Amino acid sequence: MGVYDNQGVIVQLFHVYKCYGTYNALTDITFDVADNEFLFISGPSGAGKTTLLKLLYMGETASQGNIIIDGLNLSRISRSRIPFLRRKFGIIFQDYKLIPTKTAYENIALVVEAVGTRHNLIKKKVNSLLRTVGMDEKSGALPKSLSGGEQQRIAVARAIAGNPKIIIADEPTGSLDAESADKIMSLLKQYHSRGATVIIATHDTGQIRKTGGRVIILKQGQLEVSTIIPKLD
Ligand SMILES: Nc1ncnc2c1ncn2[C@@H]1O[C@H](COP(=O)(O)OP(=O)(O)OP(=O)(O)O)[C@@H](O)[C@H]1O
Repeated sequence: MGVYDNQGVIVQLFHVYKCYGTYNALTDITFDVADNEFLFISGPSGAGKTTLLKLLYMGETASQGNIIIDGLNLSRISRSRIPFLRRKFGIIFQDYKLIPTKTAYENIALVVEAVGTRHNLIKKKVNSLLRTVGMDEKSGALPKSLSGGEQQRIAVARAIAGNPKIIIADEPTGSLDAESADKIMSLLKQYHSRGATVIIATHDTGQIRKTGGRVIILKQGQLEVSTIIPKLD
């Protein structure tokens, strides 16, 4: 089954390559992510950030190399264990990906139900998530009647609804104004302070500086730099 124990490390990549046909989207990527780290992945458009995130939750599979997530080696994982792997992740996208025909409440409830919450506790849990992201007054709204920042707050609530160990966010603030972006970052930091690992792909160097922490910079599919950015005072 390929279960590894490497204390304090939740994500490991060893010499990972990803090719789309003959195009090398990622070349020889090796790095670890510590349990409870707050990590940024940055780099120019086309550098491979989204591809890298997708490899972690098996949205794509690596062409070569090994990826170990919380002890599971993805190159040896059986199909039946993929849902188990995916439950470790909460995923947030730039374009929210809410179900358009379902209300804010229902979008979150779907995940709360899917993780096996007892029927009589579902409403309480969804309402608590709505309060956490400051959206309790809009619980009955459909996504199209919410602003981008509000939709993203629902997407954050949905991502954390299953208490995942790892949050992956792909340009979560890319289409938001500065105030909404700050709210989303503060929700991610709040969830991080509860013990989760947070991995964010972003171009937004302003947000990286405000938060500080480790940044991995990709360039043309290669890991150019892994560096610590001090938090702006
Ligand atoms: N499914 C695919 N098939 C073929 N090529 C792909 C596919 N997905 C991504 N690519 C290519 O791989 C490269 C990396 O794409 P990726 O989306 O990972 O970059 P990115 O750093 O996230 O870019 P952006 O910041 O613009 O979102 C790009 O050249 C892209 O065109």
